[in-house]
Amino acid sequence: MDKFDTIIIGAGPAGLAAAHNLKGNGQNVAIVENNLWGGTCPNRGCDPKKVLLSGVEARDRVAQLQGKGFDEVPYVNWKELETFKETFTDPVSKGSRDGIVKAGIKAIDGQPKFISRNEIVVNGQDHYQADKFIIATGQRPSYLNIPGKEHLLSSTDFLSLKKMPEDITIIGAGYIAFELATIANATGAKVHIIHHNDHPLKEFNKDYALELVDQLKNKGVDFNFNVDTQEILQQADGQYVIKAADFELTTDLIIGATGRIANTDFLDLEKAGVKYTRHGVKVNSRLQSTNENIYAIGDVVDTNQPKLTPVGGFEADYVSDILTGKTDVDLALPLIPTVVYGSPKLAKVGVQDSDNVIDQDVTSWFTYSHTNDSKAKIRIVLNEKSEIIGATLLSNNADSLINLLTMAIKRQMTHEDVVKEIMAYPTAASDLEYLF
Ligand SMILES: Cc1cc2nc3c(=O)[nH]c(=O)nc-3n(C[C@H](O)[C@H](O)[C@H](O)COP(=O)(O)OP(=O)(O)OC[C@H]3O[C@@H](n4cnc5c(N)ncnc54)[C@H](O)[C@@H]3O)c2cc1C
Ligand SMILES: NC(=O)c1ccc[n+]([C@@H]2O[C@H](COP(=O)([O-])OP(=O)(O)OC[C@H]3O[C@@H](n4cnc5c(N)ncnc54)[C@H](O)[C@@H]3O)[C@@H](O)[C@H]2O)c1
Repeated sequence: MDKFDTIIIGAGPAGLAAAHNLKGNGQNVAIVENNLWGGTCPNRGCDPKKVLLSGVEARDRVAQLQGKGFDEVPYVNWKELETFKETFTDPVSKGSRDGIVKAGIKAIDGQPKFISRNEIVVNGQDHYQADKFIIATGQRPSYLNIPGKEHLLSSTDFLSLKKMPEDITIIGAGYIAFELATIANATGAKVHIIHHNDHPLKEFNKDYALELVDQLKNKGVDFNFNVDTQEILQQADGQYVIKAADFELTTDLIIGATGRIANTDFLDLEKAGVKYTRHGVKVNSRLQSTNENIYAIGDVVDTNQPKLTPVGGFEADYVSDILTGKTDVDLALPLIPTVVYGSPKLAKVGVQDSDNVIDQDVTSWFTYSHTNDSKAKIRIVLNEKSEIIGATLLSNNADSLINLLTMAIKRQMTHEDVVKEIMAYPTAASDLEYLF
């Protein structure tokens, strides 16, 4: 039987980062993966979505300038865009696994199960022991438990659609719903969103979330709030009927985007003394599970932190430092900016409310008017010392500006500090000094 210092289960961004870190610090490391190496983000998450969105952004940019130098709104060729996307996704799994092998880390393919507190068996036959384990198995889509749930497709299915249907419905109104709706809408589909309450993107400022709803409505997306889906039926012609109280909708394809569930099952964690819920592995402030030799990182951890790629990477670095004796303090995550990659984009970071808030519609400012953007809004939250402590942004460049504001918050910058900086002009960053 092979024995290792550390075995990592799950080769997504979090697991791979931990494996490379630990190996780089002289450990004897193995990593087990039961599906595509590289995990959700580069295979069926952030990266393929961003490639598809690049087509949307290009199209929208031209659409905004119709009659201002451009005559026609370009048609997005879904098949070609998908093929372009595959040039990014296809090499990921082999490339990630090859990188592991090249680094001298043992790559194990298959389904691991714990058989004791320090031993796993993979595919029911190969036994491996380790002093420490790191669980990094991520999450998968969770589906509504309703009659007809077998007709629901996931974000993974959407990102690989061979053909964009004429009419598509997304159930849910979180990150995934808005991003996929933006892509489908720009590629010519009639898009419906069905949401069980009237608060989409609930972690965001409600006015800003509803402004994004209005922007998508203006582009033709149909929002149905306070509709609690009860049943899905398939008709003889192949179309689906979505049913709720006093509600019925016929559509070509349905995506379930009502959240994700942790991949804690299939591992026989009970045999290792690791407690978990449907939200993930229970951990202490050092990401240690109820078995002190087993840690958990990334999306599979049961915490309230946003489940995002850079968070998993940060946790991988932290646990690697713990396991190599470089730190023994509790995990302290820095500020975490998040972005909904819509058109426009919605971003937030830090504290969302105080007595001192600047909230401006900046659509008419040069930065946004020279590209004829449909809406741009900035909301900056300040503390009693006028230091920036949070922000919400809605604009086409919200993703870049939110990172700059994250640095400003970290440096406890005030308006006066911002004015003292020279930023490249004219940009969203150089606008900041005029905001206060
Ligand atoms: C559509 C979509 C878009 C997203 N967009 C963004 C974005 O723009 N920005 C962002 O920061 N985040 C985004 N995310 C979230 C991001 O993908 C995750 O936060 C990130 O991938 C988490 O990394 P991880 O390593 O914890 O888990 P994962 O990437 O999920 O990797 C876990 C790995 O473990 C493997 N595994 C699971 N069970 C087992 C098992 N029993 N045995 C062995 N291996 C197993 C899986 O196959 C997988 O390879 C998006 C997610 C989705 C679904
Ligand atoms: N840009 C990004 O960073 C990005 C993009 C996509 C996904 N992600 C990650 O993936 C996670 C999962 O995304 P998600 O959109 O599936 O989850 P989410 O938690 O963001 O949204 C789920 C939505 O489904 C709704 N919902 C729940 N039950 C419902 C029902 N019965 N009917 C209708 N709606 C219902 C919820 O109210 C919520 O709005 C995110 O939380 C995030 O961590 C991040």
